[in-house]
Amino acid sequence: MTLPATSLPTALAPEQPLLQVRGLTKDYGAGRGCRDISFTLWPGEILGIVGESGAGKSTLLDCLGGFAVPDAGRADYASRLFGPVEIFGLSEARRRRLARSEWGFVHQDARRGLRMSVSAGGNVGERLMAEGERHYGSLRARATDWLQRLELDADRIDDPPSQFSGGMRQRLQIARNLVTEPRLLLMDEPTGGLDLSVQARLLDLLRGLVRGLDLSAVLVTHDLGVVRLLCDRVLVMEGGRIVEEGLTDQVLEDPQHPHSQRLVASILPV
Ligand SMILES: Nc1ncnc2c1ncn2[C@@H]1O[C@H](COP(=O)(O)OP(=O)(O)OP(=O)(O)O)[C@@H](O)[C@H]1O
Repeated sequence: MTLPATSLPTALAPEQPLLQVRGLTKDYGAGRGCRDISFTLWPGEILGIVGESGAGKSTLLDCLGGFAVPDAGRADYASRLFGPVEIFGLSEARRRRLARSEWGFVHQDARRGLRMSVSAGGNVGERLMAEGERHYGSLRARATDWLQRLELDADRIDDPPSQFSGGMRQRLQIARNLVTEPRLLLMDEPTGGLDLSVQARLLDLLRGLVRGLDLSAVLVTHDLGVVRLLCDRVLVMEGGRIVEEGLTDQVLEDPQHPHSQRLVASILPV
């Protein structure tokens, strides 16, 4: 049953978690996947997940995004539409509804998050249409607005993303995700594979947008520079488990676990 709009809770109190993950495990055998992951995400917070290749970062994010089914654990989410829900136990219909309205998922490879043969405007407008918007003028105006917010030329609104550069595709994927003003954004290496100058501009844009929209995000990356720029808190993973967690400055300045120390020493200049 869908709650009537008037009874929908709109904002969360800052002390009320947006997402609480407990004991999340995805076992691919031979020690691969992720194990016993627990963390809390607070409203307005950007949480970074870092670790070397194979640490289990994407597995964790894929479970939260509905791309992989966990073997154990739960994730309690404070939904705007449905109130408190446990996301792994949701019906497919409710999960889809949340995925296109309250959640966003930004893939490293923008082609996974876009429809490559549909126009840029169509890619952005699609989520609005799925939410019931039918007015062509309004769809086009909102798509134009979001293209511009992501510094994409509004004149390219009718071009398909197959004609865009990598950086433009990534910005389009972000526009598509943000147009419904989601509450929770999951991002897997959003700047991976882009030129350094393109990365820097995209990170600046992302920082402004995430803060401006007051959404919460879980961001997977192996790049501690990205974490330093964007994340309030960070979890360090090794071998599928969390080995350290703390405020970003704390973990980057004074890492406690040997794995975090190696990671920081290998990436950041002293
Ligand atoms: N679908 C799958 N089937 C089998 N094993 C998998 C699958 N997906 C991931 N794994 C394994 O689980 C482990 C964690 O992989 P995952 O992709 O989550 O790591 P990661 O930290 O995101 O690494 P990277 O930074 O390289 O993407 C790896 O050993 C990987 O080979």
